Amino acid sequence: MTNLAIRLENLSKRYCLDQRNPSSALHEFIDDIIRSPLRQFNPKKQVKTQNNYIWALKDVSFEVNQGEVVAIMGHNGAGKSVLLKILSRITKPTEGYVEIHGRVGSMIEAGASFHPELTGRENIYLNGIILGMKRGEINGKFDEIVSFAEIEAFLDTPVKHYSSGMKGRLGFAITAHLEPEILIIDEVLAVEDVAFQEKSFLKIKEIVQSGRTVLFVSHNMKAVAKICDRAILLNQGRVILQGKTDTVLSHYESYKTNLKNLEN
Ligand SMILES: Nc1ncnc2c1ncn2[C@@H]1O[C@H](COP(=O)(O)OP(=O)(O)OP(=O)(O)O)[C@@H](O)[C@H]1O
Repeated sequence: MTNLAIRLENLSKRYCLDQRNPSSALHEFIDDIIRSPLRQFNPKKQVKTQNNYIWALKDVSFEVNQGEVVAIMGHNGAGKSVLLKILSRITKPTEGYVEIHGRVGSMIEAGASFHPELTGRENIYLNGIILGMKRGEINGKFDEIVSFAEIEAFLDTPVKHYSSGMKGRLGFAITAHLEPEILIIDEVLAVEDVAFQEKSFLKIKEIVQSGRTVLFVSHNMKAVAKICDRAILLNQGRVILQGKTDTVLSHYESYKTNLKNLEN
């Protein structure tokens, strides 16, 4: 019996940048605006273009076993967020194969999975149901979610009136407590509030210790070293190294120094 959680084979994602081809540029734009309301497109991040296309990911292949905690690393624009979005089914790959065994919960875009007209309470149930949970299971976690998110007073207010911090806290609390089998975390989008960050990190550690599969994107090398068994390093959309966290981290440090030297 396999204990595979995720398998990617030659996964590629191409974005069209051609201003003279408004229909496909518009399609990508609408895709990102509707599905990823908080993403800000930064043209400076374009790393490799060919005929006005950019391959945000190119031929990415790797496997993650159940219970593994894997860091996805790489410089700005390496393709980390695009990879997490494909695994979270927010965007589709252009080419390649994705196999996922288990319910995926994503902490990649605060509030992306909320319905803005529904209240905090209703969104907790909505997200639980999307994750395949029964009402009774959600009831059992409900109070913990609300108190972790610190939104007691706003529980019956539509989420469209929440601040981005409140949405971030509630999104984290829901995904962390509703126990998806595979957890996808992009720490960059974590809530700015320092006290909440510390609380979230402790929760992430607890989740990791519970034996669930975690994909973790972070620029915080100490956090990566502390919680990840393995790391995958991306550069310009390609996997350039994968292996034990220590090995990849030391390679990444020297790679960053070389890059800085080139820039100076
Ligand atoms: N909707 C889009 N249209 C065009 N290009 C895009 C789009 N989304 C991402 N890209 C490009 O894909 C590449 C990978 O972007 P991605 O956001 O995955 O990088 P990242 O590794 O997460 O970077 P960071 O650490 O800065 O968040 C970048 O060059 C980016 O400009």
